[in-house]
Amino acid sequence: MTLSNKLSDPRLFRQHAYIDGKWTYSDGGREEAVVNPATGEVLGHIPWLEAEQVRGAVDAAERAFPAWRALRADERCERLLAWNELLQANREDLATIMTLEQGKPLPDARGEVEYGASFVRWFAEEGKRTFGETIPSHIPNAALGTIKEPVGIAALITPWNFPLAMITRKAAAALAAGCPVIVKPASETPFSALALAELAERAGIPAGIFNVVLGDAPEVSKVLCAEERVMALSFTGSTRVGRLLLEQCANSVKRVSLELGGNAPFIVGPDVDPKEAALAAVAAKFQTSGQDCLAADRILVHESIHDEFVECFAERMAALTVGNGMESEVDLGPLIHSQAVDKASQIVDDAISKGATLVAGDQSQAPGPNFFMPVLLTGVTPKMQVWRDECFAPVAGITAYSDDDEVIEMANDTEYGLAAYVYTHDIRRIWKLLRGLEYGMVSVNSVKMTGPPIPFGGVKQSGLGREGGVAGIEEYLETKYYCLGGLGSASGS
Ligand SMILES: NC(=O)c1ccc[n+]([C@@H]2O[C@H](COP(=O)([O-])OP(=O)(O)OC[C@H]3O[C@@H](n4cnc5c(N)ncnc54)[C@H](O)[C@@H]3O)[C@@H](O)[C@H]2O)c1
Ligand SMILES: N[C@@H](CC=O)C(=O)O
Repeated sequence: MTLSNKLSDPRLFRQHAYIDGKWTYSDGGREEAVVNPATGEVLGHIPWLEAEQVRGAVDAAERAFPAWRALRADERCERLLAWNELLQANREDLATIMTLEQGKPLPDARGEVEYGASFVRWFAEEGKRTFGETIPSHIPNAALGTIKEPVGIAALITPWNFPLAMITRKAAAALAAGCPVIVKPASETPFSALALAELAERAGIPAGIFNVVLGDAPEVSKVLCAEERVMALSFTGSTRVGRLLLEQCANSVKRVSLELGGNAPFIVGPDVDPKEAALAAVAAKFQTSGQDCLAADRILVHESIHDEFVECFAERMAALTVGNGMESEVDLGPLIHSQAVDKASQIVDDAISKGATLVAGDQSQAPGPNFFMPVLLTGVTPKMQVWRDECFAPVAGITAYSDDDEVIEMANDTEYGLAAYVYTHDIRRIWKLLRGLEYGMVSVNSVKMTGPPIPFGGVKQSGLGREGGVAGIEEYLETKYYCLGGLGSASGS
């Protein structure tokens, strides 16, 4: 059974790039297979575009830009709201595509479709609030102020772990601001991006405004980064690739936004119920099989409740079901590919060789080659890879600590600074940790922290800029200052 047969609307399954409102094949005839990570089945093929075709997407965006920016904000809002409605109406098909190409359980995929649509709704409205300022004049007979204008063509490069929401969080902000976009999705998960393009077209987003290019990632990114007509680059992915792209954008001096890796500490204070905190930590660690930038990578537990916490964590972890995300009752799908499985094994071996204790995690139970059974390690120390690297696998590492100053130092002992979790009810401890943690986002007594109204983003090597919230649209706006001189007494004050 092919992917399109599993959809109510088979036209949502596209195997071409989308440029200037046209479904486009590779001029060079190159193509790549896209594989279901749970089964190894080939789901379809995508074209590997030539550099000239990627430049063609820039040409199309350049042509379409003047008419799109000239629309009133409320007119762009209408198109975005129509896109949102189509995302919601096609939720089941979009979730099916996502589970098949990414592997996450179907209920999680449905949740991501809703999460992705929520950014479209949010930015549809935010586009109407891109206010400039009136500046009290220091120049005689003049009126001063600012106007917000779209920055121009934006290139959006996105990862495979959230194949839909990482696109809409960027694209909706850019489109609302009046910018055309060129999306380069991860090659592992292109079909969600192409379904988004199909629905954008149906929503009345004009040709050339929403483009999807596909191909060899370094080749395509080089073209987009070097292009002087591309004014902004927004990237979500690993810190390693983020650094490369930042360098590549230097020559054309682009606006660069980077949403990079995380290595979140999950801090458990001495005053909380260990069972409650353990349930929260399991939820924060294992979403998307641990392949989440917000995954609780280093679980730091006060020594007074450490043993009880470990016992509750292990019990909850044992109840997780690993399997094909299309099957019901599955909590953890596969990892994205076999290299991810190899890396997870290596991280576990490294920890054990350096003195960690393997409490649970028997890989002989894995239901297929890309699956990795959840692992619990205790006695994790900063020497270990599981502490230093962004793990991106269902491997939980627990470390005991003795006081607040020590745990702040431990939590900050990483190059990353995306998100941190704190579990405690002591208000003085909450404030101390909130201020002491070098992270862009700190969530206290809640696993859920994201959503459209919040400024999502990290400090240190977790990124530059913010997505979502009031700040998200600013990444796609320029501030134009004006001085209207010679106004005489009409200038006012
Ligand atoms: N901060 C956030 O909001 C956030 C959200 C989701 C994922 N992430 C991060 O994304 C990473 C996982 O995603 P991934 O494995 O797809 O990341 P990745 O960096 O390997 O790939 C991201 C994108 O860059 C492209 N790419 C890969 N190599 C490239 C190269 N040499 N030159 C140019 N482009 C290249 C990929 O095709 C993909 O489109 C993790 O580090 C995770 O933390 C961060
Ligand atoms: N869970 C994150 C994506 C990170 O991988 C989000 O909510 O944006």
